[in-house]
Amino acid sequence: MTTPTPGTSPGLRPRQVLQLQDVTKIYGAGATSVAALREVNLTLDAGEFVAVMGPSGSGKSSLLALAGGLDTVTSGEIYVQGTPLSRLSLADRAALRRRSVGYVFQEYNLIPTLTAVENVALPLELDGAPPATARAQALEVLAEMGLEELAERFLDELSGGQQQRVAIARAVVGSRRLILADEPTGALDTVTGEEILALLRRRADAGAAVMLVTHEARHAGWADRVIYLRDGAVVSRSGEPR
Ligand SMILES: Nc1ncnc2c1ncn2[C@@H]1O[C@H](COP(=O)(O)OP(=O)(O)OP(=O)(O)O)[C@@H](O)[C@H]1O
Repeated sequence: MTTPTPGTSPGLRPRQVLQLQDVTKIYGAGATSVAALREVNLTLDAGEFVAVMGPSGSGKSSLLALAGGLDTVTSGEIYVQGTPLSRLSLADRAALRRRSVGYVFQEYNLIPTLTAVENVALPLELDGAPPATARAQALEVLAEMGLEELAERFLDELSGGQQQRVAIARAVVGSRRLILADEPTGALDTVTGEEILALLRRRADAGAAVMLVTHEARHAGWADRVIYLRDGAVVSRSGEPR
């Protein structure tokens, strides 16, 4: 048995990308406070695709926001690739997010004044990659998404489904190991929605850890495991143990 490196997850397995340890999130204080998550424990390995389901208000979006370092826990700890998020400065947390975490939101959050390839290359450039390298990597992932031909188009020249694929390309570009998707199929039609899920599945098969929030059982069918939340607690898990 090896001794864990100080500051890393105590039970870190080599393939472990995400670990939530007794995570509680309380919004507000006093009589109006809301417990969005209650002592949630969860691990996600490289190559795994987990779906998170549960009624409205059960804490799904909070779980994703915390896992992606967009918000901080009230108690407990979150480890991304062994790094405890609570011990990082704001700047280090932002850097870890850029390098390791791809986040697909319900709104695409793309920049309309940039082309598809510029949107996808942007996070790499923000992280200091030379523009030519960032562009080459962006083109590579756009090709993987079947969007090669549309790389030089501006966002408003693309359909909703194409824009969402660009958003996913931006989320997975570079060497990000954790992909977090919050209802990524939103208002897309069924066929386009299935394409998005197939893309996420392929990223998991290629070694990323993928966590998908969805209301649709059909979408959860693409996942290796399903976690159900109710009132901020994990009430059931399927597909375990691994
Ligand atoms: N910023 C916030 N301030 C206060 N309460 C919040 C905040 N964000 C979420 N909540 C509350 O936390 C609980 C969990 O919300 P969350 O958005 O995580 O649920 P959800 O399962 O994603 O819901 P939905 O499916 O409707 O998106 C809810 O009671 C919600 O009202």
